Amino acid sequence: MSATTPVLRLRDAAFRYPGGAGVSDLSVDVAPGEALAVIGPNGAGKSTLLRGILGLVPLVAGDMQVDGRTNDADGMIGFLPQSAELDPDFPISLAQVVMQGRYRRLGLFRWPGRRDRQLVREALETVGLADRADRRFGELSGGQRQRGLLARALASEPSLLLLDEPFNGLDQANREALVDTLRTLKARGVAVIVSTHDLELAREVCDTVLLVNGTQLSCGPVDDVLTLSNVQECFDGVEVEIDEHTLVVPDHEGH
Ligand SMILES: Nc1ncnc2c1ncn2[C@@H]1O[C@H](COP(=O)(O)OP(=O)(O)OP(=O)(O)O)[C@@H](O)[C@H]1O
Repeated sequence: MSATTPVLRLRDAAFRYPGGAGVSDLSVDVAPGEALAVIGPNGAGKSTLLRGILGLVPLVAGDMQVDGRTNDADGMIGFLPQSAELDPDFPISLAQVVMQGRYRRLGLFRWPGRRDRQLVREALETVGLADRADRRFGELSGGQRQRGLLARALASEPSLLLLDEPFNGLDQANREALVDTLRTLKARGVAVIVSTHDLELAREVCDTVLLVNGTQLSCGPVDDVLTLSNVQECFDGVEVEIDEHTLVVPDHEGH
């Protein structure tokens, strides 16, 4: 991959569920080491976009390339889903959860080796949980479990990391830990796409912003896109406040 090839390129792309719901007119580039915030109201299609990039929702129009390729993206993309999908009572250690991130790299009939264990340790260090590797996953706090799942995504050595509303329900300490981790990953050249309602976060961590509401409304550098009028248009009907340099979308529907 040349230095100028985006990790993700969408051109006039649309992702749709069989029932017809989805998100369309997406034209986006995300370069290595760059972070894109996907912002929009409930039901805008943010999760659909992330699931579409993962190949879980069909691309029904336009083009998508991951690392310059239109297929075989498997293994290059790490995903942090919106809510922890693991049963907290399942008797599995944090290190074992993170090792799951290595399995799709291992292929059939190969057991984890020294390098896999090293990558698991590094991923736990990156998210600040190295001292809890042997703890039962279910005994960790919600924020720590989420960081553990992020470590699992990192252990797969993704070039593109997708995070679906990762800041929901995090306290300040876990929030700061996650911001630090995302900055570290960017510095290592990982491309990051994060769906969020948190405009402050978008300013803190992201280089570019995609505003969506069923269709792409605008996409570009944070300061160009996160203007009061753009955000008001996107959150159509939701009151948006402006507090000095920070735009605030008040809590709405479950967030
Ligand atoms: N599995 C599914 N099958 C069919 N339609 C779906 C499915 N999941 C979501 N949708 C529909 O797709 C549209 C976009 O939903 P999506 O979950 O992508 O929104 P979102 O922006 O992530 O919202 P939120 O902020 O509430 O998480 C909605 O109309 C939703 O009802």
